[in-house]
Amino acid sequence: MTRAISLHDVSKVHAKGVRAVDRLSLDIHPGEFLVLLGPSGCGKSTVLRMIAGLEPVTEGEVYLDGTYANDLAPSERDIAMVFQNFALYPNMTGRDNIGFPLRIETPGADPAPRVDATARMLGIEELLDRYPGQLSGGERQRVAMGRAIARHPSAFLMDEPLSNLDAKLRNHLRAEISRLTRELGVTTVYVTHDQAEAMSLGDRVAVLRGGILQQVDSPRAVYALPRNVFVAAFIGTPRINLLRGVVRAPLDGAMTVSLGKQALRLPEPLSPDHRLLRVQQGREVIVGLRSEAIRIATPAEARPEETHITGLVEHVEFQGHEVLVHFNTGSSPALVPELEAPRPQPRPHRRRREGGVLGRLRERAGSLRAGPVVVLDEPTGPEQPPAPAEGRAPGDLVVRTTPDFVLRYGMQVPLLVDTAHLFAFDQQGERISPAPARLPDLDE
Ligand SMILES: Nc1ncnc2c1ncn2[C@@H]1O[C@H](COP(=O)(O)OP(=O)(O)OP(=O)(O)O)[C@@H](O)[C@H]1O
Repeated sequence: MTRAISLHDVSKVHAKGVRAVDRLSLDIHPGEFLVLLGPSGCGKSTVLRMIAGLEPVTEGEVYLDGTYANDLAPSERDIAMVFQNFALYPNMTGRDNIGFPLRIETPGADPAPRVDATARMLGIEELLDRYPGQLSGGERQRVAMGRAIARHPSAFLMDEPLSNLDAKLRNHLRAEISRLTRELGVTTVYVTHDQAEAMSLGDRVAVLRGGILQQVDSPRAVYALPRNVFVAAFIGTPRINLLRGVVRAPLDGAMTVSLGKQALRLPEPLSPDHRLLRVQQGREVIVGLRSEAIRIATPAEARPEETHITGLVEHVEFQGHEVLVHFNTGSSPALVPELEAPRPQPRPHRRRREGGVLGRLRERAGSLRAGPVVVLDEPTGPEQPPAPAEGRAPGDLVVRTTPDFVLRYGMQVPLLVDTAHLFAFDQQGERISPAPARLPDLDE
């Protein structure tokens, strides 16, 4: 029996008022593989531990198959947990580690048949008589998985089970976990900070930031329609390009999004999504462009939905099958505070308290755990050319291309931007365009 797990407005407040999880509501369907994704400290493990009953819920309710479960002991929940550090008993063989919970659950029953069946399923028969100290990391995690599976629980909770393994093994075990959980059809909640892992495993991905659920959706939807700039920036490699723009919508001319020294001209007739931007006339927005929305080509090669800009090559990352080119287009990047590398010290002339809305937003960004997704960096006027921050990639626009382009530092290159794949977010970081569901045609 696999189970439904529901969280209703669940919060966890630790001693000294640390709010690790804030009013989280989530319905996990029976048999679903749900991934909790977010940066370190966003409350993922706390959510898992509350579902397992290892951590009391401060506010809100947990339901298992519709039954109120806040007060159930972990052993009454019929849920198995797999931890990052494997948590095997060092003085027990693989066989005993897998069989131990079975002995506890059903004293007197012989666990051997279930242990053997599980070992066959995982292909770990030859590991059963070894102690954890005699196993590699990947083998230990397989035994730990075996221990969870052998119990035939109604749900699995996995807390970064692959993060202690090297990349190759991680990929291998990821596929194995996916196969096993699908075969068993058991509800699984899987915690990770690795977006690639989340995207490849999850039926749905729940993105957390500062204890607050940002979005829960299929991997395809969180990538294609991120609710806000945080989700857009957290999902996808290379990171989405986020640039500060200003919408210009003159009554008698083409609508553009000004990006500092250049502008993106929105093709006419305007698409329904671009029409939504008209009301932002004169306002600052955050433009999101994934690297695949930009290509190196001349204006003459532009398709109807493409618009032309140029970029100065600042850095070329050769990756074998592809090349990531970092361009300087003279625009200012917008920042997602939690996702940036450490920032450089402010330059002396910026030390004074920053005034205005921008300054206040930035200050709040530094102190807020989960307010609006504040993304604005200081404006960089012509007298302040954008300087790459320490730890951040140079340039303001990363474009993915094939290795056959030979590009060198300092080259000025024509770029075509696919405006059909342009995201726009408001100053709080909420997505404005594309609209969540297509709105009625505004001209109709
Ligand atoms: N016992 C505690 N007392 C006070 N604060 C705590 C306690 N346990 C966790 N926290 C805080 O709660 C927040 C969420 O922690 P949690 O371990 O759930 O995050 P996480 O997203 O799983 O992080 P990671 O990926 O680093 O494991 C963090 O800010 C953490 O410091």
